[in-house]
Amino acid sequence: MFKTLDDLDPEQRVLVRLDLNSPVEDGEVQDNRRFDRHAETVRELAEAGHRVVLMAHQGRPGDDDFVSLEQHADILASHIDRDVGFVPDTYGDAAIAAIDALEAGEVLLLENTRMCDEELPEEDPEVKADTEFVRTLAEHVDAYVNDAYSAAHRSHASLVGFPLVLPAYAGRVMQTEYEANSSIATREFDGQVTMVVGGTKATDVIDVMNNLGDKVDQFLLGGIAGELFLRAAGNDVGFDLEGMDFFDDQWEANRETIESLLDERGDQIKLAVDLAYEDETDDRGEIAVANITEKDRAYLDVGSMTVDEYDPIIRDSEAVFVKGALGLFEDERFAVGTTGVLRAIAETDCFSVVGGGDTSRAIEMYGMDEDDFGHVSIAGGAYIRALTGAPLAGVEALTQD
Ligand SMILES: Nc1ncnc2c1ncn2[C@@H]1O[C@H](COP(=O)(O)OP(=O)(O)O)[C@@H](O)[C@H]1O
Ligand SMILES: O=C(OP(=O)(O)O)[C@H](O)COP(=O)(O)O
Repeated sequence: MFKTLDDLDPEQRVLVRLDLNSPVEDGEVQDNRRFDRHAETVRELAEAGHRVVLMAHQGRPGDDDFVSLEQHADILASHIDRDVGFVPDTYGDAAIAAIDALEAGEVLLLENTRMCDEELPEEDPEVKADTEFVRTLAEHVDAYVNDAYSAAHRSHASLVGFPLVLPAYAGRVMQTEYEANSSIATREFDGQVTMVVGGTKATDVIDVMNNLGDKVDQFLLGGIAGELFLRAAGNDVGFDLEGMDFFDDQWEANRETIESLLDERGDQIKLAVDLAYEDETDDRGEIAVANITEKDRAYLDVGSMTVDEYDPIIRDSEAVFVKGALGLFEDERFAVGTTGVLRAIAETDCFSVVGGGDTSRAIEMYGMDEDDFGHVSIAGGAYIRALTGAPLAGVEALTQD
């Protein structure tokens, strides 16, 4: 496996890749859990007396959230209780001068890696390692640390190039995320393993079932994906109504796969028995799936009877993994399913991993304590790749000799 900070020689000049990619509202970068998590790695390195050079990206070129990292430096500083210098340059003379001037324990953040032309195109690590960006920075540091698990599915220069030319280590976030998110595939659990799957994308759910079907005892379904499974089981739900494009395209593309999964793994797959909708007075209404006879309404959550069915399954589990929300939890009326399963997990001492950029946000939004969960991932795309057995270029680059 990869080397960690425990293996790092003392007094190094360390180049560290973080993932500080954050929501930006009206030009203001929003503080979020990524800062809090990466602070642990940065603090540990600075306190150990290393010279710490940080790299990260923000947004994609052309998008509104493609902004400088200047604000990120201040937010990170507030999480580590020490200054974080910032230089508006990725690897030019100003960046090199700032790196060379660092004293032991000092922290410097370089400009958004995606402002460097060589960062972005997805290319092989060998190609990335041979860019001017990587070669130049590598000459001015002793070691490379990748802490950006949530960006590790990208084969970008700052993620896959440096491990080929510098001694490379996993930061604390990389280490924790990798271990927890891979555990469903790699660990043996004594008791029942349950996976809560929902969200908007049927292919995520299908890929997870195909990859982990032999490891998971029960899949508890909800969300848009769950409705498509209900449709495959012969119910009048999971259809696009006027102005919607959630369902029909996904249905065309995945119908056969969903039907055969229900055939082959029906015993493992639990579907909602009731669903929630917005009634005439804008309140939450619920209806049993068996009583739905018309395709006339949008369903925005699983119902309370479904939560009552899922709850004891979770409480009887040795390990529970969550991918995707069971409803439109951002609207409090339709958070019953998602918060119901999360509360059941929090109240038991099972091993648990909650992931998916959106789903894990529900924990904070509804005042639950992250410490009641085994691991709450800060990754979206990388988490689903871990669950579906897809490689992570950044992890592979870190693990090669
Ligand atoms: N029935 C539903 N109708 C509309 N949106 C839903 C429904 N169920 C779940 N969602 C939405 O799915 C989103 C999460 O989907 P997804 O991106 O697949 O998961 P994640 O972000 O957790 O990886 C949530 O923001 C939630 O609002
Ligand atoms: O936020 C990220 O991924 P996520 O949206 O899957 O959580 C990463 O920073 C990767 O960003 P990208 O999808 O622009 O490459």
